[in-house]
Amino acid sequence: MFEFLNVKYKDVLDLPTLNIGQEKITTFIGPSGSGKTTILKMLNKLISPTQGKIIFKETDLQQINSVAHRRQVSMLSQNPAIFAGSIRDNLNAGLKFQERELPSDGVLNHILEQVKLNKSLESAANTLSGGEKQRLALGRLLLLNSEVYLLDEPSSALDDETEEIIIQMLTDHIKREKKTIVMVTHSKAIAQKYSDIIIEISKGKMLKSEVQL
Ligand SMILES: Nc1ncnc2c1ncn2[C@@H]1O[C@H](COP(=O)(O)OP(=O)(O)OP(=O)(O)O)[C@@H](O)[C@H]1O
Repeated sequence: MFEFLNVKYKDVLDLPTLNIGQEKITTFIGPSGSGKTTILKMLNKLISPTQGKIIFKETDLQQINSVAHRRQVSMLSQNPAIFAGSIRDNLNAGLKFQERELPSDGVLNHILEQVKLNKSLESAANTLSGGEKQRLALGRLLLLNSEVYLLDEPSSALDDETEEIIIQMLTDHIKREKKTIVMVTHSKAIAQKYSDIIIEISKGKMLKSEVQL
């Protein structure tokens, strides 16, 4: 789905070849500062390679309009923005931005259940805990129903039990809906349990790529 051709980003990344498969869960692991987030940002067209190119479904990403691209490929950053206002406002924010129809409360409540957020749609979002905010942001992402989800440490603010539940829910959803996930995690256990492919990055280079059976 994504193909890297001699990609460099400043002196941060140097990836001669890298392929990310459609309908797969691809996970990047590696030490802090190794370039994992930079890869996700390139996939989301927030930044572009300083050398080489990235092909997305047979088209050079440079030729694709950024806004159109982000309708197909959405990203959950490490510290997602939660806006002042209600949980409903926050869930709808991404759809509003994309000028799409807003879902019914039934749909919104179903999403809250999926991300295990037991709150009313009217509750103020800024009083949520860090982990709750992360789950709210995940709900907002799922509502976008895009083809590819880029997840930067999606469970970093969650306790182990919630982490497991959320990742399980996400991976089930992705398999059922035939989506693609590209994820960054510090947890080798999570990577091994849920990924189809694990790519190890060190100092901006690919150390190894392992297919999980
Ligand atoms: N725009 C930029 N220009 C120059 N250097 C950058 C830029 N963005 C990031 N870097 C540097 O690139 C390196 C990789 O950053 P990146 O955020 O991709 O790491 P990471 O592997 O995601 O780390 P962590 O696990 O800590 O989130 C860091 O040393 C960072 O300071």
